[in-house]
Amino acid sequence: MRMVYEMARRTMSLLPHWSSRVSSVELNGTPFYFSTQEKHRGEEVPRVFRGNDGRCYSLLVCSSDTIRRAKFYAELKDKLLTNLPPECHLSPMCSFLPNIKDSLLKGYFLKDTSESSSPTERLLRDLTQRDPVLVCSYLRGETGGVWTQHLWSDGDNHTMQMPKDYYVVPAEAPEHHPSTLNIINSDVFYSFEEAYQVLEKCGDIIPEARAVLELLPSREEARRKPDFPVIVIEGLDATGKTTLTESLRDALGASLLRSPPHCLSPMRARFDREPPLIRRAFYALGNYITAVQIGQEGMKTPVIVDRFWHSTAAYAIATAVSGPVCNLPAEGSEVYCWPSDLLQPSLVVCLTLDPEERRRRLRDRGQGKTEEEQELDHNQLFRLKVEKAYQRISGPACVTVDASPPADLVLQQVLLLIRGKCHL
Ligand SMILES: Nc1ncnc2c1ncn2[C@@H]1O[C@H](COP(=O)(O)OP(=O)(O)O)[C@@H](O)[C@H]1O
Ligand SMILES: Nc1ccn([C@H]2C[C@H](O)[C@@H](COP(=O)(O)OP(=O)(O)O)O2)c(=O)n1
Repeated sequence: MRMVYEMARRTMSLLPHWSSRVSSVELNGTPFYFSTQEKHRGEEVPRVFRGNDGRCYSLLVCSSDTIRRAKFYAELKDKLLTNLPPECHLSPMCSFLPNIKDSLLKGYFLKDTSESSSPTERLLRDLTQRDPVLVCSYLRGETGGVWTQHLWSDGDNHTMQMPKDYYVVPAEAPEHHPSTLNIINSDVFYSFEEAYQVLEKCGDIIPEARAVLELLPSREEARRKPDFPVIVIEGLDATGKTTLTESLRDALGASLLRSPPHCLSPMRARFDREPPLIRRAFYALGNYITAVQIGQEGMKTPVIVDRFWHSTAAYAIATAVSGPVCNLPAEGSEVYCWPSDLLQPSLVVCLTLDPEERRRRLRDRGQGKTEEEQELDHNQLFRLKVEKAYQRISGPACVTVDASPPADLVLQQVLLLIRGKCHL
């Protein structure tokens, strides 16, 4: 009974906006946009539905519980790939209110060309009964090749027409790419409190979350400005951050810190396996712990920091935004703003490196890489998005330094920047 109520509540909360929603299906990396309307005459059907496509379904993950939504979306693909007949083809899909923040629902579009619809429909019906997912099926009308969308109910073995069947019509690409709509407080957190709440809600399902919460400082401590300058070194893996930060420490008699701080190392691998909402909240909170350490060390000496909030925000944004670099939120977007309750460094230097030289250094170093760094290596687009996001972050903007010269020359150049900006 509770489940039926929950389904009804989820569905009803969508209905006022259902007909204003636009869906995007990504086929071979290219999005096709479509919406639905009650009346339709003579309009073309979108290409996604053309030809002998088989039976089509959409699955959208929706729950007001953000942790459940994030966890289930991460599980859904495996669940579908494991249980669907091999003739089923899955494509990433989303539904959104154009240019409206926080309106994105993510899921999959499913084409089934198997002979019998029964196994697939049985699985989808089970999902609607147990999991936070809305299923629609698409049917071709008898005349004119017009497609209708049917929103399923659960439990009654029928496709339910709720509130009516909708016709599928092509839609314009929105001004803001849908993957940018939910970044705030799902991928990037702009206050201690927002990130804290995510980990607090995870305490029951992830024991490591409780361990992180116990290490956290008070809100005020993370903003305290120290007497000495604070210099953050940023850049992709293998651009020379470790080499440079150690040389700067020696040259300036500075303290060297990093984010995430060492005390979070035992929990990091666990959070790297979690969906973005939880993973990014972990890294966000790491910055606040580092900020307190900066506040303490910075009363005695200058402080050099290996990665800080620029890394947290840039990697999160680049992962969240699908497609080409132009899909990133434009320069000046609030997405790039520095959290108001986090200490601002005196200078942020971002090391850049030609991709070929970076690959050479990674090879020479011969170390294992995180999955994300392997992805960076393979995925030029992702690397470009991280670098672009680095440049757009405001608060303390980052000064880009070419890291291809020998290490001692890079050191000299950064020392010049520090002396110019921080009067050391
Ligand atoms: N300026 C440089 N020129 C040539 N090699 C460098 C330079 N800086 C660092 N390296 C080498 O490149 C590799 C990656 O450097 P590292 O400092 O570990 O990068 P990061 O900390 O950014 O991952 C190391 O093997 C290091 O010795
Ligand atoms: N302050 C930080 C530091 C790292 N991160 C995230 C961003 C990426 O997912 C990884 C990159 O860290 P990684 O340990 O691979 O980088 P280095 O080896 O230190 O160059 O960690 C973060 O979100 N916030």
